[in-house]
Amino acid sequence: MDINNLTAKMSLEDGASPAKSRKREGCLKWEEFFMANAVLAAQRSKDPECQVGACIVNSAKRIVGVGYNGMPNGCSDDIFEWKKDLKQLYVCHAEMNAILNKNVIDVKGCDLYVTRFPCNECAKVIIQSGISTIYFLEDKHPERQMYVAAKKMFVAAGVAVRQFTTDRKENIEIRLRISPKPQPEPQSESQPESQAGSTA
Ligand SMILES: O=c1ccn([C@H]2C[C@H](O)[C@@H](COP(=O)(O)O)O2)c(=O)[nH]1
Ligand SMILES: [Zn+2]
Repeated sequence: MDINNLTAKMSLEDGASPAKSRKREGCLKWEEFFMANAVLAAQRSKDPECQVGACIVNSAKRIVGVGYNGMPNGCSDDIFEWKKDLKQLYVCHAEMNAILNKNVIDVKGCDLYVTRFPCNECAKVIIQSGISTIYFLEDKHPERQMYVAAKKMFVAAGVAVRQFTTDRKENIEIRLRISPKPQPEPQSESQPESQAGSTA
C-alpha cells in the first residue's frame, strides 16, 4: 500500500467513529495541573493542622521540584512534636523542600505553585533560589507579621506573586480506583498437609 492509500484509509476509519477522532474538551490547563500537583503533594503531610504542598515548574512546563511540609529526614514523624508551638522548631516547609528536591541544577526563572502564601523564611529561600513567579492558592493570615514581611521582600526582590484563579466551574478530582487487596483463599480442613503452607 502506498502512502496516499494509507492516508485515505486512515481518514475513512476516522470518519467511521467521529466522536473519537476529535480532541477531548475540558482537560486540565497547565496552571490547573501544576496547582493540582501541589495540592496532591500536600496530602503527604503528617501535620494534623495544616498541610502545604509546592510544585516548581520551568519555562518548558516541566515539573522540576515538588515538596510538602514535613519533619527533616531521619527525624521520625512519630517522635518529633506536631504540637502547635513546637512543630515550628522542626518542620521543613513545603516551599523549601520543593527547592531542595529539585531535579535540575537550579530553579532560576521558574514558577512556584504553592497551596498557601509563603512565610518570611520561605520567602528568603524562594528569592535566593531565583524563582521568579509564585502562584498561591490561599492567603489565610495576611495580617501576620511573617506574611507581611514575606510580601515586602517579594516586592523588593521583584518576585511576582499572584493568587491562583481558574474559570473552571467544577472541582478538579483525582479518581483513583482502589481495588481491595485479594484475600487469601480460606484453607479447607480437608486440604492435604503438603499444600497448607505452600507459597506457590
Ligand atoms: O510557608 C509555609 C508556612 C507554613 N508551612 C507549614 C509548616 C507547618 O507544618 C504549618 C504551619 O502551620 P500553622 O498551623 O500555621 O502554624 O504549615 C509551610 O509548609 N510553608
Ligand atoms: Zn515557610
